[in-house]
Amino acid sequence: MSKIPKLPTISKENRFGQFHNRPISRTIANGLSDVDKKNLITNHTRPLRNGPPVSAAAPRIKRSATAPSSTTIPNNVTKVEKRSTVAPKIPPYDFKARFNDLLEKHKKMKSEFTDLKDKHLEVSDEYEKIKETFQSCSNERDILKANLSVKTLEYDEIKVNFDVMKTENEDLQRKTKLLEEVTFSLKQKSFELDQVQTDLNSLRRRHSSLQDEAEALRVLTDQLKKKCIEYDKLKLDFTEAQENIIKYKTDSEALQNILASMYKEQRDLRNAIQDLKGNIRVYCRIRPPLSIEVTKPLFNLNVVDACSIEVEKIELLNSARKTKPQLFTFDGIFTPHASQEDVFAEVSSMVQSALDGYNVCIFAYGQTGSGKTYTMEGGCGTEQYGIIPRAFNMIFTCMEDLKRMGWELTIKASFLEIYNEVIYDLLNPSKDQENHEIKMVNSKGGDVYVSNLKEEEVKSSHEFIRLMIFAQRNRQTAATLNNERSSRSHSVAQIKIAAINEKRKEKYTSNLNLVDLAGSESGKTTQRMDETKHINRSLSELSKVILSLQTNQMHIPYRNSKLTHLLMPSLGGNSKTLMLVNINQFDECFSETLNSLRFATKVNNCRVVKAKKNLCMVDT
Ligand SMILES: Nc1ncnc2c1ncn2[C@@H]1O[C@H](COP(=O)(O)OP(=O)(O)OP(=O)(O)O)[C@@H](O)[C@H]1O
Repeated sequence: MSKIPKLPTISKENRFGQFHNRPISRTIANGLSDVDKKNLITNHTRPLRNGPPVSAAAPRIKRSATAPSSTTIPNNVTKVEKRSTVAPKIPPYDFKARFNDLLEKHKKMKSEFTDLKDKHLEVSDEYEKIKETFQSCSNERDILKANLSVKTLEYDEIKVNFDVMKTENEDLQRKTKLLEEVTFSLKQKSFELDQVQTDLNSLRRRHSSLQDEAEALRVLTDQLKKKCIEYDKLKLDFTEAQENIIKYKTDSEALQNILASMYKEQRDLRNAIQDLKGNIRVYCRIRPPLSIEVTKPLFNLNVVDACSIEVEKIELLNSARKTKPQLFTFDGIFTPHASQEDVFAEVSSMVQSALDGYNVCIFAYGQTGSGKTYTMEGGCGTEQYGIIPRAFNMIFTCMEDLKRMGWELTIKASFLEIYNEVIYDLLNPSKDQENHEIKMVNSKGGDVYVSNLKEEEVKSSHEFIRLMIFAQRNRQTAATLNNERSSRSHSVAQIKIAAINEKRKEKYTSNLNLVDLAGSESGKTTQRMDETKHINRSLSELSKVILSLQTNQMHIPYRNSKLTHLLMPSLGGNSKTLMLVNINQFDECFSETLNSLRFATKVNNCRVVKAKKNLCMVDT
């Protein structure tokens, strides 16, 4: 759009004033008209009558000067007017002066007119210019007008468009609002959907776990159904079994009575056989040479039969071979090949006697290293178990059978050692032991006990083995402190059996003494005289007791040694004794072997009176 030049602001009156001024200027330029001249004269003459002419002339000039305020009047005109106001007063009669003055004024007015004419020209030029400008402005205005109409049209179009767009915008705004509402509601729905999805997932999981549970329940139900069928079957069986049990119970009671009487008969028969065999029985066990002893020379040992051996040492006398075989007969011979089981098979009847209520003593006799400890305690492993652990196993096995027949058994065990006629408790590991004395259980005599001796109740063979190992260790510790003590002491394992049958109102007690005697070497062959003296004394006292029993002496010297005193209840009338004489076959041991065999023969020849069972009635 072309810029319209700013026109000078000319008021209407001014412009018209200028146009009106023009004829005045021309009049002035052409000199004063007659009328003017007349007016001028009139005016100048009037003050002559009514007042000074100056004051009359002045307002006229002033009137022309006080034309409309917006009319542009040249400055010099005002100056002239000012000067005229201060002009000296001319007397009315001085026409010449007045004429001159008028001339002067005319001159001035003429020059003013000329100025005004110039000004008019200037203004005319300016007017022309303005006119031109006006024209160009008009043109421009026309163009602008045309543009304006175009723009107006455009504007109208735009306005229409704007209205359309406004409507559209409003529509859009409405739609946007609607859309926002929809979006918000969609977001809410989406959130709800997420929640629903989460719920659905958890429900799915729950559903699958429920399905699993249902499956498991189904399986369980199937199983339950099967079990119900089985249960019904079992119930029938149970009723049948209950009826059978009642029947069997009656039968069992009858059978138990038969069994008890049979057991009694069997026991009596067993004891009758034992009585026939003798209440003191002697067996001989020949120890096999160990792998390190195979080169050692052996004397002749001939096993004649199951109960007899012949021993002979070949001696060369004056280059002549002199032999003197000696025969020994016992209740049985265990050759070097006999196992621990073979030995116990013979010994077990004695253990059975202890279970039947008899006092029993089993002891191993023989020189050092002949196999006494091996026979009584045994080696490692169940196969190597000796008489003591096997006896205990048997007791616990039989306990079950006895239980079935109404017998309740209490088993107590103690382990002791007699060294140099002093008793040591092998279940007490302390070195400073209390004094142990052998005392009578009651005034009636018969049974004895050792004071301050630890006695453990044993409930299983396993417990007994643990105790036995503990005792063995204590014996070994003592042996380490006192060189070879174990060989020079008697070791006794005491088992006390107390049985009660509440039903039959019967009870009994019995002692089973299992003794590993000290080595029986004679004084000639040992350096340790003190020990040997004690051993030999106790062994000879044992021999004396057995001989006294053999000859039915009134007085049996039990109290002469700790060993015989301790074994008193197990040696003699009311008891059964089994002796195992252990021998070596080595040439160097021949004389000691002969001694052992002779002692064993002495014992074997001893036949004591019939043993008596410790049975009595329970006090009601
Ligand atoms: N029947 C046997 N079979 C195999 N080895 C045996 C037999 N008897 C004994 N022995 C072994 O011979 C050795 C000596 O036996 P053991 O210690 O039992 O003799 P002991 O008479 O008890 O001696 P001590 O009087 O010194 O105690 C041991 O090593 C033992 O294992």
